Amino acid sequence: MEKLKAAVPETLKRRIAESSPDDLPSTSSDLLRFFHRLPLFHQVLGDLTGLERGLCRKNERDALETKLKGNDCFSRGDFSEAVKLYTKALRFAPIAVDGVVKDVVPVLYVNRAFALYKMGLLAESVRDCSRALSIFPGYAKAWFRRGKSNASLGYHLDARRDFTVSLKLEVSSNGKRLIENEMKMVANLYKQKNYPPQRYEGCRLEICDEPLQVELQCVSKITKGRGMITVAEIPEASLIHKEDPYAAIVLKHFRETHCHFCFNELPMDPVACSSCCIPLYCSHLCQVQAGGEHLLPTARDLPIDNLPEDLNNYISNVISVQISRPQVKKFIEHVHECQGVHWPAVLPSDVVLAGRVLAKCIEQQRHSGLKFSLLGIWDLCHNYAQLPPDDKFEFHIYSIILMNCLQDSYGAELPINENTNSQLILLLSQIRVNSMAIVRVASFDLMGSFNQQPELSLAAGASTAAVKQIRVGQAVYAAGSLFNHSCQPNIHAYFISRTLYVRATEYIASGCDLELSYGAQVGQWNCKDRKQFLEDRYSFTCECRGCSKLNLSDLVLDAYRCDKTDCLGVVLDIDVAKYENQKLCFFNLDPKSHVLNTLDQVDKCDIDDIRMVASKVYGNSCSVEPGYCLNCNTKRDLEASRAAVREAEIHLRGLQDAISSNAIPNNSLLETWRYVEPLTKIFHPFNKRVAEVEDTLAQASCLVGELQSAMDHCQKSIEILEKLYGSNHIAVGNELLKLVSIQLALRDATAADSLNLATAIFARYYGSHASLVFPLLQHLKEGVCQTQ
Ligand SMILES: C[S@@+](CC[C@H](N)C(=O)[O-])C[C@H]1O[C@@H](n2cnc3c(N)ncnc32)[C@H](O)[C@@H]1O
Repeated sequence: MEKLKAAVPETLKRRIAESSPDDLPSTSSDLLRFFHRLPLFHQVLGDLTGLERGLCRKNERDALETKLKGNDCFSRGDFSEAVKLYTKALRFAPIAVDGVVKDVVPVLYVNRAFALYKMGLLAESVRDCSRALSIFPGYAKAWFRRGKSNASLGYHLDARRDFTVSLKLEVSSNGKRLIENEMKMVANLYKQKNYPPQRYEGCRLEICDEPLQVELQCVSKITKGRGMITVAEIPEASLIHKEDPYAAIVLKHFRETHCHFCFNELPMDPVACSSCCIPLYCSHLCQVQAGGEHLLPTARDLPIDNLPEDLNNYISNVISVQISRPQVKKFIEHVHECQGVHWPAVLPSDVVLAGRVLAKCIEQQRHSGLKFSLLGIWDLCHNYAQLPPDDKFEFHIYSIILMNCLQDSYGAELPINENTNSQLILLLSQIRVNSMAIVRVASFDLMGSFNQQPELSLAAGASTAAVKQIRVGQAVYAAGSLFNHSCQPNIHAYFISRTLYVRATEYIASGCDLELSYGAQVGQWNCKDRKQFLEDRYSFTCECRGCSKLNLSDLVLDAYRCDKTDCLGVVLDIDVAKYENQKLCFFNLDPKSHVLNTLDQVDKCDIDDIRMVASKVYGNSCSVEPGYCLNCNTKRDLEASRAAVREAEIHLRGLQDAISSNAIPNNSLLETWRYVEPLTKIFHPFNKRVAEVEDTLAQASCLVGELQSAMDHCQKSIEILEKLYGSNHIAVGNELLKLVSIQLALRDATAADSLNLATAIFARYYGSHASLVFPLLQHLKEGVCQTQ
C-alpha cells in the first residue's frame, strides 16, 4: 500500500489533499485512470483478490498437518494446546474437496471433543460430537465420545442412547466390547436419574427484554446538526433506544478471541466458517446469521435401519442443527467476503465495514428493483472537508481497491466509475464519524483472583484491579448515529451481543437534548484534552455544556493547590487556564451577556463547590491567571512544582511496575509513600492524579495483605472521584466495587452498604442488564450474602 501511495504524482496528491466533497468525482476518476495504467496497482489487486494466492481459502493439507500437531500435544497431555490446534485445523479444513465430502472435519471435531473431555469441559465436548455427527451420522467414535461426555454430565439416558447407536455402527470386536462395558456402567443409573438433553446450539445469553419507554424525535440545531430530543419527560434509568447494527465487524486484534457475529468471547469449542479461513463463531447459530444457511452441514444418511421410533427421533435431534428460522437474519454480511480471497483479512476494519454497508445497500436495492446508489439510503453526516490530507488520500485509494474487491460478488451491479467511487469515499468518511466501538467489559480480571483460588472464600480474595473496557468490534447504527455528543452526557450506550442499548442516566425533562459521550467526559480529561480528542477523531469542535460552562471538575482535575495551607483554592497551569478563560470569554462576548448573571456561567450543581475552590471567577470580567490561586491570589512557583511532580512520578511508576508483576518488594510501600506524599502537597486535593495515586496505593496494599490501609486509600480515591464526576457516576461505581471486595476480605459489615451504592449506580447505567454486563456484581452480591 505504501508503494502504491508513493507512485501517485504529487500534483494529484495535492489536489486530493485540497479537495472538497464536490471535487470527488474529478479527483477519484483521475486517480482511477492513473491506477489503471500502473502495473503495481494490478499486482496489488491480484494479491488481494486472486484465489490461487488467497491465504484464506480452505486447505486440506494444512488442516491435516495442524491436526498432527494437535495429536502430539494430546499425547503429551497438553490438552488445552491440543484444543487450540484442532480449532486452527478446523479453520483450514474443507468439508468437501472437488465435490467429494471428506472426513477431516468430523474427525477434528471428535479429537477436539476428547481433549475438551479431558479438560472437564463436558458440555463443550458433547457439542463437538454433535457437530461431527451432523456431518457424518455414521461415525461410531463420535457417538461413543458423546456417550462418555453425557455419562460424566449425569445425562445417563442420553449416554445409553449414544452408546446404543455407537454399538450398532462399530465394526471391530474390541470396539464393541469397550462400548458394552460403558453401557453396563450406565445401565442402572439412567433409570434413577434422567435430565432432558442439553440444547445443542443457540444463544448463550438469556436477555431480559425491557420495553422501550419513550418517544424520541430528531431535530436540527445550528451548532450540532441533527440530534435526538425526548418528547416526554424520561425517568432516570429508562431504556430509551434499542437497535441492531446496519453493519458490524470484529476488530483484527479480537479475531481469535471473540465471535465474529455476536462479539462475545469465544468458548473453547468455536465453530469455523465452513467456506473460508477467517471467521470463528461461538455457535452454528452465529455462523448462519453471519454467513447464511448454505454454510450449515448437510448430513449424510445413517447406515442403520429398523431402529425403535424414540431412538430414531433422538438421532435426528442430535444430527440436525437446531436453528429456528426467525433467528436467521435476511441479510448475510459475510457472504461476499467468503471466497477464500485475501482482502477481507488484510484491509483495515473500517474499509471492510464499508464493504458490508455497500453489500447491504445493494441487497436492499435489488429487492426493490433499483440501481445501486448510496444516496438516500445512507443518510448520515460526514466530515470529508475537515479530514487531514493523509486520510483523504487513503480514502481515495481504498475506495478504488474496495470497489475492485467487490467485483467478484457484484460485477455490473456495482459499476466502478466517478459516481460510485465518490460515494464510497463519502461512505468511508461517514463511517469515521458515525461508527461506534462495540465494547465488552473484561471484569474477569477482578474475578480472576477468586476463580484461581476456589478453595478461598470470596472474602479472602480481595482484588482492586481495574475493570477494563475492551473495544472488540466496530458497527454502524442508522438511528443510533443521530445521538450527538456531550462531555456531560445524560444517556449511556452499551452493547449486548451486537445490539445497541441506550439508557437515560438521569431524569430528563421533555424537549431536552439526549446526548451520549463519544469517549471524552468531564472528570476523565480536562477541557483541552477532550476538545483535542474530538477534533482529531471526529473533526468537530465540541459545543457541549461541559466545554462551554464552568464546572468544578475542569477547574480541579489538573490543578495545583494554593501555597497557603488553610486555603482550598486552585492554581492552574497555562494550558488549563487558557480553556477556562475561553469559557469565561464566551459569556463575556455573548451579546446577551449583560442579562446573564454569574449563575449562567456555571454549571448549576457546582456553584457551592466552585465558590470553595475558585471564588474569584465570580467577579465581573474576571480572567483566570495561570500560577495564581483563584481564591486568594497567592503565587505558586509552577516550574518548581512540575519538577517535584516529575521526581515523585518516577517512584510511582516503579510501584506500578511492581504491581503489574505482582512482586512488591519489602518496605516498598513505605519507601514509595515517602516520595509520593509530596504530590499530595503540590496537587490540589481534588486533582485526578491524587485519586490515581490513592488507587495505586490501594492496589499495592491489597497485594501485600494490608487490607485496612487498602480500604483507606480506596475510600480516599472514591471521595475525589465523587468531586470530579459526581457521586452517581459509573467511575465511582467501578471504584466502589473494589471497595466492596476489600471490605468483604476484611469481613467489614459496611460491604453491604457500599454494594448497595454501587448497585444503584450500575442500575442507572445498565438497568436490568447490570449483572449480565458486569457478572462481578452478582458475584459480590453472593459474597455479601455469605458474610451476613
Ligand atoms: C454521529 S453524528 C451525530 C448526528 C449529526 N449531528 C447529524 O446531523 O447527523 C456526529 C456529528 O454531529 C456533530 N456533533 C455531535 N456532537 C456535537 C457537539 N457536542 N458539538 C458540536 N458538534 C457535535 C458533529 O458534526 C459530529 O461530527
